[in-house]
Amino acid sequence: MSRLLENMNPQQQEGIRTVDGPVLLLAGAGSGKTRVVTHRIAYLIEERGVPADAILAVTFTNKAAKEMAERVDKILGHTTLAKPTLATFHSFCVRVLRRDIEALRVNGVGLTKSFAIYDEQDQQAVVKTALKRLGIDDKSLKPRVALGRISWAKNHMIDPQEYFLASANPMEEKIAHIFEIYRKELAKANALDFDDLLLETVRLLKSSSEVRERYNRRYRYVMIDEYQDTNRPQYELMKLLAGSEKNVCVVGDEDQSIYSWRGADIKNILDFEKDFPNGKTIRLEQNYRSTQVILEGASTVVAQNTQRKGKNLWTSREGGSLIGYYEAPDGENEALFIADRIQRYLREAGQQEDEPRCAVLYRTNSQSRLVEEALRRYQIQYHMVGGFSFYDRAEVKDLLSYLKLVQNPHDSIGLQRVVNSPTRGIGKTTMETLERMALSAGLSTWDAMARAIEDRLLPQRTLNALEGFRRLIEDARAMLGAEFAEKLTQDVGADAGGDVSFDASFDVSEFAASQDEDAPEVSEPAEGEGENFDTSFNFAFDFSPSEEISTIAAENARDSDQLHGIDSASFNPFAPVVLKESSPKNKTAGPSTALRSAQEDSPFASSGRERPAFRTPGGRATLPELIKFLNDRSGYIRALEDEGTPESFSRIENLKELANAAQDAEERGETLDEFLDHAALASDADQYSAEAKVTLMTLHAAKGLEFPLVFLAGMEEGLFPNARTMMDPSGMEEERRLCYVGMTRAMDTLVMTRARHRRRYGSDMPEASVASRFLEEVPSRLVEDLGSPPARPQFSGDYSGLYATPYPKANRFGRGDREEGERHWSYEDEDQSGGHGAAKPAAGQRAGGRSPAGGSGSLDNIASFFAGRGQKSAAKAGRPRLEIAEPTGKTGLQQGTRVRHPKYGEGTVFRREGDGDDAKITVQFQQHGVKKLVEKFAQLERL
Ligand SMILES: Nc1ncnc2c1ncn2[C@@H]1O[C@H](COP(=O)(O)OP(=O)(O)OP(=O)(O)O)[C@@H](O)[C@H]1O
Repeated sequence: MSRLLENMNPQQQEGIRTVDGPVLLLAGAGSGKTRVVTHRIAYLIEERGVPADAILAVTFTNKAAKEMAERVDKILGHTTLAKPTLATFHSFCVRVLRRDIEALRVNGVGLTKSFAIYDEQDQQAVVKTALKRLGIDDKSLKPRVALGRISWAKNHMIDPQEYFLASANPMEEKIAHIFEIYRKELAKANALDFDDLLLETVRLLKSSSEVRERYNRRYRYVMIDEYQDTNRPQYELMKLLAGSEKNVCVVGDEDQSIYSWRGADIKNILDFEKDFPNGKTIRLEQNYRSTQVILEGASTVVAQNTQRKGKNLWTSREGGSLIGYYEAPDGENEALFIADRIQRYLREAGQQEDEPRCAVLYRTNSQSRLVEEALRRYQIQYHMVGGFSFYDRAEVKDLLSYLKLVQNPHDSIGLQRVVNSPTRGIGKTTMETLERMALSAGLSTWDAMARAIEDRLLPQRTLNALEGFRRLIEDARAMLGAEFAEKLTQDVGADAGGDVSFDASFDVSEFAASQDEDAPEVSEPAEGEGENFDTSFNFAFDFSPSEEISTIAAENARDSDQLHGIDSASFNPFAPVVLKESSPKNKTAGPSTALRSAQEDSPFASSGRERPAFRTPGGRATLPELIKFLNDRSGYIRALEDEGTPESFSRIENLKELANAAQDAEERGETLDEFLDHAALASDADQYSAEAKVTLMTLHAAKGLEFPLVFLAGMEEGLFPNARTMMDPSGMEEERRLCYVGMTRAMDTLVMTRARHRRRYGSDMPEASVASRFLEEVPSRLVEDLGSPPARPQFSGDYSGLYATPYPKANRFGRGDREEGERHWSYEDEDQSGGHGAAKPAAGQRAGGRSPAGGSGSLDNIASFFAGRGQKSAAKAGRPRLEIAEPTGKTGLQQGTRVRHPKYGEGTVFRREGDGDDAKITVQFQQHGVKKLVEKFAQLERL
């Protein structure tokens, strides 16, 4: 038997060995599909002699692709030189299009290989332009909504015209118009959005048999992971890539299909047998990850769905600890409970010298805030996946926009973003004029700008500013081309009237004079320096072109290093550095200590030694050099330095980090295109780090991962399942699958939590919540209470209408009308028959499915079970209440304390009544007068 089949169960072996013809690997959660896919690739290479580069495996995230590549490499013992292609759909499509998109050009019209990739922000900017052009108020139609519809249409392969024909109301018609403008604008900008990457690849492979056949010849074995989450274009792509040999293996689990909102169609997996009548379906049903308790809990939940093929997942990990449940009075307490448990877990794992790993999973990103705060209070380090990514930061996006313009100057959105960032006197009016010109002449903004300059259509000051910007981009473009030397010589010739020995530095003074008032100041020569002290080229010598360039480059580099206080010894332009004095000081005080030391420290300055990292004279610039050039010549870093705030310094650090990323890319031999593609395709899920002990992420991001301990937080109706899906049965099924994905991430311990009251968007005060129906669907015998505090009695009193409903009228199932105090069952109640105290099983026994009064749910569920236990049993059994540190920042606000309320603003505490959870405080707000608040919920910040 092949070594690759060892330690595999018979189904896994079959999955690995069955390599010819279409195969569906229907793999339940934790059943080893990643293991099978990696071994299958190795099997093809080692046992079947298939060249590695004839294999294509498409995964869901870049991270998964990378990990798979590493695993395959490890299995094969790093013996193959050629590698299989392991990519996401999007990155694969980008590669295809960068190579072959021009095959779609007709009569010189169509996109070129240097197309830009538009992210969501860019897309929104285009939609806003379209709204403006159509005179639609962006309040009556939100750009995000329009974009959502456009994306929906694209994912269903509907074009603007079809959309228009199918539109049923004026709003849809408007969207069709927006869609058409959007499409044209992207075409003019030589840009594609994420959906286009797939669509254009499909179009390319369909329309060019030459290209398609080339890919079919190249990839003889194709594997598609997470097949349940493929959308229509991805499905078509799979079919096109499968070619006539159809050696295609799709891997997936219909119970983990969670991306319908991105157009994923669960039918793709459900209909596999119809699509490929000769295909073979192999089921992987042994789960190696979770304990029996967890697996059974999760399977019972997902069994409520109708849209599924059904699997009998089993595990040999019998028993296991019960699924924990904690019902917190509010979101803050829930978060503190989680932090408390994590602290305990980390401590215990430390004692046993285990490598602890746990995750807190939630439905939406915003839920992370409370958990983060709690973890900080407990001083527990955590890693958060999602949220604000590095590539979303304004300064990083700005610099990327500069780079995108270097790649493709027709990228109008990128141009608009940075044309006046930093301020260079190109105002809104100028841009509007250019936009109008571009629109009427059918030009990109870049071309409109060129025409305005050529025909001198704008005031001189503006033209100078535009010319400066254009030259910046052109010089940067030239740096990447072999014609760099040529361009410099030309420029020098042009600027200096053909006399290269003349100081032909880029004329900053003229440029500066042309600025609007808000334009940045340009550094004057530092006293005693005697030379231009700007970041422009400085040609003061008569050199042969190659020497000239290296000297220019070196001079330029040195000057700018000095200017930015960067120690250039190693000439890694963005290696971690300590920022020295800022430029304003340099300007007035002559060469500062920082400058002098930079000069003295620099081996280049002292020894005249060539800077090793700068390109061979006249050669192509490296990526970090390009970034450095743009940072300097654009004045971006200087503007941030001049700002001189901690925030601006942290932005500079981010720009350096981007240059570090560019350095890494350079070392991997990546081009500018590849570097930008990488930045564009980075996704939330890629941020996951297997080394982190505590990870916070959404349920969506957790797909494919596993952790010994998992918390599912916020198990409440409206939150999870999400309110948007309440009226939509298929949406509800998807939420349930998401719950299944979350539960099956747990290996040993699963804890589900909810808050009885939660603050919701748009309301000042926490609102009562209803337990998630998914809690009800977990058999109660599999659940144990982890010390949920009893529900608080209803309080009375006028708290200025701070609660819409002070305490819930509806019971926790959301279907009754009892007061909170009445709706709990006790153990005694459980043994009674009839009424709302219907018989309830003791923990560990299965009940016969009785319904609580006024409720439609089964009693055999967590929520009803703990509804009964919460108050009495905890008190009776003397269960210790969880010791959770009180949130310090929000207690003990005494008379006279200055506070800030998120809505009412600043004020002074006037009176405090009561203590603990029930403390009420009266605050005199500067703007809103006297308010009486429940301290615990008031979110008051001490000033
Ligand atoms: N034959 C096996 N013997 C022992 N352990 C196995 C075997 N197959 C898989 N495993 C282990 O089971 C766990 C789950 O495997 P894997 O991550 O490949 O599952 P998966 O099907 O991709 O899961 P999911 O779809 O839920 O993300 C891993 O820890 C893996 O090492």
